[in-house]
Amino acid sequence: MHGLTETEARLRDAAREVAREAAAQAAATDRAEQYPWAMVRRMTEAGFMGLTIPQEWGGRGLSYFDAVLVIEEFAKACAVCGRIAVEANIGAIGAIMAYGTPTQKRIAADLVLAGDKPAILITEPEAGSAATDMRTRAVRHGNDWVIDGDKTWITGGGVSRLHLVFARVVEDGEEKGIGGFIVVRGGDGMPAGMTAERIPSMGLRGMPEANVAMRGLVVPDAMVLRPPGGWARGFGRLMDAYNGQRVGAATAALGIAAGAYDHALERAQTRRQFGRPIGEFQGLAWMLADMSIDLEASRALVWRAARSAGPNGFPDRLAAAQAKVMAADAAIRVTNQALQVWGAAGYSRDNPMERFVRDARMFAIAGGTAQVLRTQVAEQIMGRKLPQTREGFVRVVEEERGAKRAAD
Ligand SMILES: CC(C)(COP(=O)(O)OP(=O)(O)OC[C@H]1O[C@@H](n2cnc3c(N)ncnc32)[C@H](O)[C@@H]1OP(=O)(O)O)[C@@H](O)C(=O)NCCC(=O)NCCSC(=O)CCS(=O)O
Ligand SMILES: Cc1cc2nc3c(=O)[nH]c(=O)nc-3n(C[C@H](O)[C@H](O)[C@H](O)COP(=O)(O)OP(=O)(O)OC[C@H]3O[C@@H](n4cnc5c(N)ncnc54)[C@H](O)[C@@H]3O)c2cc1C
Repeated sequence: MHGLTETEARLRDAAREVAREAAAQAAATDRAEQYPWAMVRRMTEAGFMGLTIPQEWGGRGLSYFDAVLVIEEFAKACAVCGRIAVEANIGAIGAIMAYGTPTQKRIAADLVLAGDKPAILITEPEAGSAATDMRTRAVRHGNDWVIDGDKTWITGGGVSRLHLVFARVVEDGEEKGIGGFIVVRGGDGMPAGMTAERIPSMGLRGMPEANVAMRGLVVPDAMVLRPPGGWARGFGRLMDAYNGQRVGAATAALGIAAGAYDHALERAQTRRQFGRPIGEFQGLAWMLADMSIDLEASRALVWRAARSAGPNGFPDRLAAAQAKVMAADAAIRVTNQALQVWGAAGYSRDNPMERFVRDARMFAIAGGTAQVLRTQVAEQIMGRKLPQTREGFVRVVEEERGAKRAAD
C-alpha cells in the first residue's frame, strides 16, 4: 500500500492476520445479534485494544494513523469488530487520556486494555444533530454530581464498562456549560441509576445500540472530566476529541466498502453470462472503476485526517468532517454497487453482500449526519458561522444591519 513505513505495514499485516478470524465469525455475529466477545478477547490478546493509550499507562502509544490502519482491516472483515476497534482506540478514550486526571487515566486505560469498548453518550431523543440542545443535567451536590436524563442510540449500551456522558453542568444553582462525566459499569448489571434498553437496528447487528436512561445517577467529583478552558467551552473541547472518533467512523465505513469491493471484483471476473465474465460488460467494468475511485478517495481523506492531529493532539476538525462525509457516502454507493455485481446471489442472506449494504448505512447518520457535517465543512472553508437556528440567523441579519447603519 502507498506511503506506509515498514513499521506501519507490519502493523497493518498483523491486524489483517487476526482480522481473518474476525471474517470467519462475522455472519454468525450478525445472525445471532450478539456482541462478539470471543473475537474481542482475541483482539485484546493481540494488542489491538488501546493502541493510542500512551505507554506510561500500559498502551502501545501509537498514533491515530496507526489506529486507522488497524480499524480498516477489522472493518473489512467484520464491521462490528471494526467499530469495536474505533471506540477502543479513538473517541472517549482519547478524551480521557487527554483531559483526565491520573486516576481517571488509570481506570480508563485498565478497562480498555482488558478489552472494554467505551461508550460515548451525547445524543438524546430531542437533541440529535442539535446536540447542544441536550437536556441531561449533572447537578453538583458537594463532592458528588447527580445526573438525570435520557440518551439514545448509544453504541455498546449494556456491554460497555466505561461511559463518557455529556451533560449540562449545574453548579451553585447555575448552568455553566456542557461537561463530560465518567461512569463505570462494574459487574454484570448496569450502574445504579442507569438503565439500557436495546434498539433493534438495521445493520451492525452484533453491536448493541441502546436507549440509556439516567435517574439520580451519582458520579463522584473525581470522575468529572474537565476539559481545559472551563465549562463554557466544555462542549467544544470535548468535540475536539470527538473529531478523532469521526475519523474512526470514516475508517470503519471505508473498511466495509473495501470488503464489499473485494468480493465484487472477484465475482465480476468469475461469474459468466453470455459466455463471458460479467466484468467485461462496460456497465459493470465502469461500476468497478467508480468503486475503486471512491475507495481511493476515501482512504486518501481518512489518512490525511488521521495524520492531521494538531497542537491539541486531535485530528483537525475540517479534515475529519471531510473524510467522514466522503467515506460514509462512498460506502453506501460502493456496497450497493457491489451487491448489484452479485445479482440475485447478492440479495441472499447466505451471502455477505446484503450485510455489507446494511452495515454501511449508519455512517451517513451517526457521528454527525452527512448534511450536518457538510455545513461544518462549509463553515470552516468560509471561516464563518452558519447559524442553524432561526434566532441565530435573525442575529446575523441584525448585526449586518447594525454594521450598515454605523457605516452610513
Ligand atoms: C456542533 C453541533 C452540535 C451544532 O450545534 P451548535 O450550532 O449549537 O454549536 P456550535 O456553535 O457550532 O458549536 C459549539 C461549540 O463547539 C465547538 N465545536 C463544534 N463542533 C466541533 C468540532 N467538530 N470540533 C471542535 N469544536 C467543535 C464550536 O467551535 C463551539 O465552540 P466554542 O463554544 O465557540 O468554543 C452540530 O454541528 C453537530 O456537530 N452535530 C452532530 C452531533 C454529533 O456528532 N453527534 C455524535 C454523537 S456520538 C455518535 O454518533 C457515535 C457514532 S460513531 O462513532 O459511529
Ligand atoms: C448506528 C448508530 C450509532 C450511534 N451511536 C451513537 C453513540 O454511540 N453515541 C451517541 O451519542 N449517539 C449515537 N448515535 C446517534 C447519532 O449521533 C445521531 O443519530 C445523529 O447525530 C443524528 O441525530 P438524529 O438521528 O436525531 O437525526 P436528526 O438530527 O433528527 O436529523 C434528521 C434528518 O434531518 C437532517 N438535519 C438535521 N439538522 C439539519 C441541519 N441543520 N441541516 C441539514 N440537515 C439537517 C439530518 O441530516 C437527518 O437527515 C448513533 C446513531 C446510529 C444510527
